[in-house]
Amino acid sequence: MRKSIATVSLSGSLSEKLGAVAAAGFDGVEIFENDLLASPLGPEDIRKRAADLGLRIDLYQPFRDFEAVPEDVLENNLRRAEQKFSVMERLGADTMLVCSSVSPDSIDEDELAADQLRLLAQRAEAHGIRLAYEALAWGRHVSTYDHAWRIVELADHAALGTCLDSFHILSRGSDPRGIERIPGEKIFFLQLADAPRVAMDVLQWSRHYRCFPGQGGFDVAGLVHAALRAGYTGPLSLEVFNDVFRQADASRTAVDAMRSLLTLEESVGLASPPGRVVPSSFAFAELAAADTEPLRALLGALGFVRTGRHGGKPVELWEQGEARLVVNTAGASRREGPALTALGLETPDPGAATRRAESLLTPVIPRRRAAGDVPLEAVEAPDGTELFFCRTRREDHPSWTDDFAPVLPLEDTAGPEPGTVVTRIDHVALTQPWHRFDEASLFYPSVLGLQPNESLDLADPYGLFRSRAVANPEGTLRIALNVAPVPGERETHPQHIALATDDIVTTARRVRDHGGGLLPIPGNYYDDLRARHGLADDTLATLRELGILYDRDEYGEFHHCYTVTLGRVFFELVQRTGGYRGYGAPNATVRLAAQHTAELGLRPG
Ligand SMILES: O=C(O)c1ccc(O)c(O)c1
Ligand SMILES: [Mg+2]
Repeated sequence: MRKSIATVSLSGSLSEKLGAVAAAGFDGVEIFENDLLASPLGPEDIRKRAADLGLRIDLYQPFRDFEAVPEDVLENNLRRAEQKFSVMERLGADTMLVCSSVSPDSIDEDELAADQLRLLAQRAEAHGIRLAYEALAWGRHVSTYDHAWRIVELADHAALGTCLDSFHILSRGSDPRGIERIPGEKIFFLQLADAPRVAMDVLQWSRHYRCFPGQGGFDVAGLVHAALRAGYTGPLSLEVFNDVFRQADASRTAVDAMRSLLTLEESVGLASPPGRVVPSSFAFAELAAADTEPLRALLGALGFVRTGRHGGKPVELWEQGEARLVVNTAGASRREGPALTALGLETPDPGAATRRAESLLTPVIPRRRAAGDVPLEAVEAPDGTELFFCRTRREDHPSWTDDFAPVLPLEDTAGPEPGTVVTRIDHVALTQPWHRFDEASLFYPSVLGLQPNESLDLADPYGLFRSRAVANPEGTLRIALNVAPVPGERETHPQHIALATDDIVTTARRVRDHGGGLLPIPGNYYDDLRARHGLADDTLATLRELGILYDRDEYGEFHHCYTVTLGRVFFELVQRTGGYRGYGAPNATVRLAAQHTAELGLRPG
């Protein structure tokens, strides 16, 4: 279907918005009146710019506070409308959105609303213009789509139809199946937006927190399905009022928007991009480090053994069980210390995974590899992390590990005697730049087929941390997406790699005994834990000694502890028992505070 987006969804001038919309592949736009008013370009210039970019102006909006008013007000409202019609003729726009009145002048009388809208439709028709009447969720007398449709039906004019907006419908909890009873040709326009499920005033919710379908908690696809069943054939148009998108780069937002629509089309059976290729585990995590000594010491203490050195680059492979870490000293920042820069995702078909990512407008990373290297497919995640699609040591595919020549274990790190305690990478936590969080929470499900968890707000000593995990259905690949409280901190906020172990007490002791500092946890936490979970005294003493945190859900138990932070990364050790599904979220506040304390302790004074 045709794809459209409202200019209000993007930052910048109207001209910049049109450029971004066209570049992302949209067919049309809804021009928001404020964007036109603020533009130095006249309507004819805008019309030309849109035409040059191959964009149709699908809608002009909004016309407010028109219907169900006393005679004298009506006269003035019709005069206002005539002015809009003439602007629309100059723009070349043929559909105007009329939203339900919020004016105290309006009267709660459907007949009157229908009579006046019929009159407006007659005037519009004379200009070749159609009217799409939309119920605002906070409309004074008309606030539901079925009510707006009843009035349109009553008015019974060819130039008057309804506009459905998924936000207004789903925010009020209306049943979208009723849409199927509206004749498709009377649905003049379909606006799509998602939103996080929060309890707040609906107007504030709509004007500040809308997001693209797939980024919030609404069943937008179900609503689109109902509109299609009704016979709707117009554009799918995104209309998103969002404080973050208003500040973000318009081109980037437009691509995010297009990814949302492409995914939505797929989910309602309107398009079939290359199928999802869901990763099964982490092949590796890559750390960039200029000064490798502290990192090597920590990896040694964690039980990792250096097993390989890259043939052509200053890159080492460290392994333990199925956990693999790649340490890259090329181009790393000495000032910031080690950082997590790439993830290898074990995937059944790397080529197919790349094709899907590309079809959903994900940047594919050009191969910067030497001639003899094993080919590797990689794409860029919203936060800039490189994602490599891998087949590790399988018969059917070259393995990235073949680029590494075996080496003797380092003699200069006092690592523990070999013996696996870490079995695999349990999850990776990626701190997202604040303006990429929504994009990321759509990217991982739509491109990689990972399932999103609920979004959580966690208290940090200096703000709130938003966190949302995505995982494959088996729970063998998990990524926690966090957004740091302070925007400026995004460059420095640490990421972390969580390592799974079957015996966290032995592992933590070994780390500590080999000098790989563990994060100290305050005694108050353990006093509270005793009361909350009724753990035995000796168990509690062990947890306290090693700084191990504890959580429990309906499926099982979770023990976890943290290393100190090196540069921009730290490690977590986790032990899941009995199918525990979470990430220890109730402990996040204590962990974040402990990290702040540890950081202060390092500062002089
Ligand atoms: O917030 C508003 O006023 C507003 C205006 C036009 C729309 O289409 C809409 O959904 C909301
Ligand atoms: Mg709307």
